[in-house]
Amino acid sequence: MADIVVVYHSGFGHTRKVAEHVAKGANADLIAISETGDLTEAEWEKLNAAKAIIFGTPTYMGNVSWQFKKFTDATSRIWYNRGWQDKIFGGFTNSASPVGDKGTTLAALQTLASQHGGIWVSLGQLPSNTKAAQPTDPNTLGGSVGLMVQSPADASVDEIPQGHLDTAVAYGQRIAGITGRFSA
Ligand SMILES: Cc1cc2nc3c(=O)[nH]c(=O)nc-3n(C[C@H](O)[C@H](O)[C@H](O)COP(=O)(O)O)c2cc1C
Repeated sequence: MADIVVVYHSGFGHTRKVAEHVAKGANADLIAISETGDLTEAEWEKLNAAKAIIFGTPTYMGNVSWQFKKFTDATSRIWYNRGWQDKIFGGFTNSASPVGDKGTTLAALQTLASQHGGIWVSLGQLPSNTKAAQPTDPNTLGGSVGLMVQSPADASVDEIPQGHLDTAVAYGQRIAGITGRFSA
């Protein structure tokens, strides 16, 4: 079983693609929150056993999807028993607009990790924000709290900018590296 688990919701597949890239970088297992906002008992056990948990959700109406919020509230039993205390956490969101209130979503993910007494891993990448920046460059959205990805409203799952997916892989690698240092 992997030390790191990416738990995410995706309504239409775009956030799933991002989750796959974060997981590739982190060598993590993936858990998809169902369309009813639920996990299986085995999936909960996998999260409980992980050294690091990475949260992922699309931004819907300026915040996490309702399925992700249902998952969030379902962690309250674990919160009460301090089951995730001192785990490492990260998070990402994907939405249609370059801004699109993704920052509010990332703040919600960071707050969830903090409620659990976790150690939050920031994005840790400089922005590509000069006139010469290209969609293939890393972190063109200039995130810092966590990973931000833009899937333009008319973009298929296969049209997410490559730079955003490369940024996702690098964030996964960063979380894996930090998890390794804490586990040594
Ligand atoms: C109900 C709903 C609300 C949305 N709200 C936002 C929003 O607040 N900001 C934004 O930039 N995009 C918004 N979008 C666009 C989605 O974030 C975007 O299509 C995203 O890629 C969907 O990810 P998914 O395919 O994993 O569900 C919204 C889409 C839906 C369906």
